[in-house]
Order: sequence, then structure tokens, then C-alpha cells
Amino acid sequence: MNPLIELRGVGYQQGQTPILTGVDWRLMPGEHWAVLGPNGCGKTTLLRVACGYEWPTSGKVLRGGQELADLTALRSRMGWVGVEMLARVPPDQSALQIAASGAIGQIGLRLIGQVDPTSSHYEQAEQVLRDIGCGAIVDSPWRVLSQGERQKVLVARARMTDPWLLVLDEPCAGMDPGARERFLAWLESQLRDERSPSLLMVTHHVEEIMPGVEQTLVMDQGQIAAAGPTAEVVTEELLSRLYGVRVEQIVHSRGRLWPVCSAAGC
Ligand SMILES: Nc1ncnc2c1ncn2[C@@H]1O[C@H](COP(=O)(O)OP(=O)(O)OP(=O)(O)O)[C@@H](O)[C@H]1O
Repeated sequence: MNPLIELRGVGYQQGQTPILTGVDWRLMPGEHWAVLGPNGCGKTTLLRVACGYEWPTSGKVLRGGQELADLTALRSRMGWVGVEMLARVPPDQSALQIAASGAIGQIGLRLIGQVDPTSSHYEQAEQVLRDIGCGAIVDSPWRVLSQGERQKVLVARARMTDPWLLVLDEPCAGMDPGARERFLAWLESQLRDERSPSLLMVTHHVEEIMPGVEQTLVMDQGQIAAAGPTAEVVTEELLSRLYGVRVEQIVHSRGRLWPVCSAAGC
């Protein structure tokens, strides 16, 4: 079985500045990964290179075992939900319209006739929204949706092209603790659905790594600091070093990891 994504010795520079260096990593079909690391360590750049939005300046990126090629077709197999998208959604459009816009590669609809989604796109969008538990908000405009509902609608939008991989870049940013827990419980239930694509989720918070996300990639200064099963990779020593705080203990509870920092450190 070929990896969905394989990075071999990947480097990425902006001008003379190295942003990624010597990254070797693979994501196999059916795996779900979290990506951790301090601000500016290269997490988003890594995802952009992996998904074909940026070309590496050295090394190779293979998708499905091949060094592609047709990036348009490829991008439709990589559903992307990032914080930067939130501000680009037209506030008066409904969850249904926003989800349907994924079929035509837009974020929300421009409604200019010739490139609008078809009636079958709308039917599909409604089905996807219902499948992920958002049947009640199909007609609700974006502006009234909660943070959690907005993330789910963008997930529905990303799933319109039946992707192999769903990338969530800091999906819980801006959620209060209740909204975050409800969203994470929903995400966990999605991972249990065998139709769910592989998940690659960036987070700053270890406790957001749900039990179904069994693998974690840790980035530090453009390099991989650790990668593998979450409970093995995420240690007190590693977190203390990465974030410059003293992590005294990681409490394991219901399959999740909760770091306890010293008062001075936090
Ligand atoms: N287009 C660009 N031009 C110049 N520098 C860039 C560019 N894109 C990213 N960088 C730099 O690369 C580094 C990594 O950025 P990246 O957004 O990948 O980090 P990150 O780990 O996702 O950060 P955060 O957790 O804050 O979102 C940062 O220092 C950033 O300033």
C-alpha cells in the first residue's frame, strides 16, 4: 500500500530563509495525525507543501506513491479547512450554499451564473451536511452560526470532492471550552465513520488530540522533532523543550493527554 503522502528530504526556503529542512514523513491510508509545534515552526508550510499549494525547494513529495503532476485533480482530494478561510465566507450565504461551493472550488458562492453549483451539487451538499449531523442548520446563514457549526460547515464543504485527506488547521481556535469539547466529540465520532477521510490536524493544545488521532508529528524550527504514536511521542520533556515551560506531568484521561505546567512556566 502506498502512503497517501510521503515527504522525502523535503526542504522549503523563502529567499535565503529556510522554513523546512530535511523533512521525512509519511501518512498511510486510514491514519489520522495531529501536528504540534510552537508558533512559526513551519506547521502550516508543511501542510501546504504536502497538499501541493507550495513546491518544495529540495526533496520530493509523493502522493499515492507518485510525484505529481496534475495539482488541480490532486487538490480536490485534499480537503482543507484553515482559520484564514473564515473571513472569506460571505456572511449571508447559507450552510447549504457554502457546502455546495466546495464542489466548484470556491469558498462561498459568487452567484454569477455560469459557474454556480448544479442542482445535484446542492443535493449532495445537503446529504453531506446531514451525514455529519448538520441537518438542522442547512438553511442557516453563516453569520448566525457558532464557531463549532462554522467549522463543521467548512468540513462539509471540504468533503464535497470526496477527499482522501482532510486537513484541519487549528480548528478549535476561538472556541470556548464547551464549544471546543462538543466540536472534538463530534470530530471523534466522524473518525469512527469508515467513510471518513484521513485527518491531519494542526493544534497548539495537546488535549485536543482525540483518541482516534493515534499519530502525532511534532515540528520544531522547520524540522521534525518527533513522529509516531501520540502517547509515545508527546512527553513532558519534549513539551517543556518545545514551549519553554516546565511541564511537570502529562495526565492521561479517557485516551487524551493533559499537560500540567508549573505555575512559573504557565
Ligand atoms: N510566504 C512567506 N514569506 C516569508 N516567510 C514566510 C512565508 N510563509 C511562512 N513564512 C515564515 O515561515 C515560518 C513558518 O511559518 P508557518 O506559518 O508555517 O508556521 P506555523 O508553525 O504554522 O505557525 P503558527 O503556529 O503561528 O501558525 C514563520 O517564521 C513564517 O514567518
